[in-house]
Amino acid sequence: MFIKVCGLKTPDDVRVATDAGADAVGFVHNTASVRSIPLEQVAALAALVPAGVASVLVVNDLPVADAIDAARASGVDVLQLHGPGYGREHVARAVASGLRVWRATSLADGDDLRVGAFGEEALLLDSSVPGSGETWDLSGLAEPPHGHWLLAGGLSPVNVADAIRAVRPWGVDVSSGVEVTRGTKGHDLIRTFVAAAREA
Ligand SMILES: O=C(O)c1ccccc1N[C@@H]1O[C@H](COP(=O)(O)O)[C@@H](O)[C@H]1O
Repeated sequence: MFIKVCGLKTPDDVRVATDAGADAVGFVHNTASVRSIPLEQVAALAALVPAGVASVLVVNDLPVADAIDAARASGVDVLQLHGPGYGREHVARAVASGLRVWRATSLADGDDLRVGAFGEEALLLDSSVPGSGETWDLSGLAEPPHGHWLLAGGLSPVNVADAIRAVRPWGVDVSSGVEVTRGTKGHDLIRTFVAAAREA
């Protein structure tokens, strides 16, 4: 199981998540989110990520040219694109720039759920309000995608194992569910989440 912990803001967050065994860590930039951090901070944190763990820049409807520039400038491994503003041509443009790109969508968006449909490396299936901690009805997923897709949306140490068993994703992604207060990661929660996802 591939595990991503998102919305990290401090060097300790990065150390705890990677020591716990996360396969990817995410940094939110240029959104209204409480987790949004400046690009310089993303770059400093991305530099702390050990080899073998993917650093991911998460943006929400930032113009795609700016998103590409931000990913390059911060030195992350992956660009994660959220928001209805990113259609096929935007994703394709980011991919053509040479970046590794993950496309985020939700069932409510009615998008193509085939991994790689727009050229992306992985698909992230989230609730309709990213970063909200809201769960969504997994039974609405008539046929889970195939290949590299991550389940997100309201996952937590308590529900992640059941969610994995329900739809058998390639990976899981968490943010709100490992926070002690909104926007502040709980380090024991991160450890517990990673262990629960690994064991599922
Ligand atoms: O975390 C945010 O604040 C955020 C803001 C804008 C776009 C995406 C965001 N986070 C992504 O949301 C999902 C799941 O979050 P949660 O666990 O439900 O809080 C995850 O993919 C984050 O990468």
